[in-house]
Amino acid sequence: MLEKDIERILVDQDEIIEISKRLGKQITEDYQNKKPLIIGLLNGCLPFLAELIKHIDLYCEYELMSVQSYHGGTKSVGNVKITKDLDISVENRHVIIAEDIVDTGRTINVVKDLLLYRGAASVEVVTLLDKPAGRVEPFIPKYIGVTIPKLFVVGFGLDYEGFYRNTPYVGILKESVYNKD
Ligand SMILES: O=P(O)(O)OC[C@H]1O[C@H](OP(=O)(O)OP(=O)(O)O)[C@H](O)[C@@H]1O
Ligand SMILES: Nc1nc2[nH]cnc2c(=O)[nH]1
Repeated sequence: MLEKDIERILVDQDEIIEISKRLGKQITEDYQNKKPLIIGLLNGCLPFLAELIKHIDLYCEYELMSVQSYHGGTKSVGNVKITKDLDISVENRHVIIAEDIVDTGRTINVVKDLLLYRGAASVEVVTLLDKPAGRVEPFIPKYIGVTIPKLFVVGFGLDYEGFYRNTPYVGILKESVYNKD
């Protein structure tokens, strides 16, 4: 049903699983003898976080934070607000922030700075999608699933007006979807 609104699939379900395996293996190797704390940024991170952690073979924990950037429809336009904070301390923890997408870089910069300020021993970022052409602030995630062009994408956690987060792939919407009331 939802697929009728999709113009093109950019990353399909099998690719997402392969990406998650690769990133999970890399994280497992890089964090040997550490017990990283993975922090997922709601709401978009959930499908990716759920897939990724299956492939991390370490004593690790995960926690969730909710961060909202203000959007003008399909554009990220500004401020970042923490709408659900962590319940635990990050002091001396090796933190990995899990994101569905890094676009302007605003969200990730705010969260990374906050966690370092709170005393995290290290903070790295794993993102399913990286959109470097969207940056308004410099940021290079350590673990990147796929680099995508400057397009508004939906699916696998990413929404348009709250919908499409539940598709098992990442795609681009048909123009007609934006023209609906
Ligand atoms: O690099 P940026 O331009 O800051 O954009 C990236 C952020 O935008 C989206 O979150 P959003 O604020 O839309 O919240 P959501 O996860 O609930 O969809 C996405 O999940 C990232 O967290
Ligand atoms: N759904 C969605 N949210 C975003 N937030 C920042 N970039 C994007 C994007 O391309 N799609």
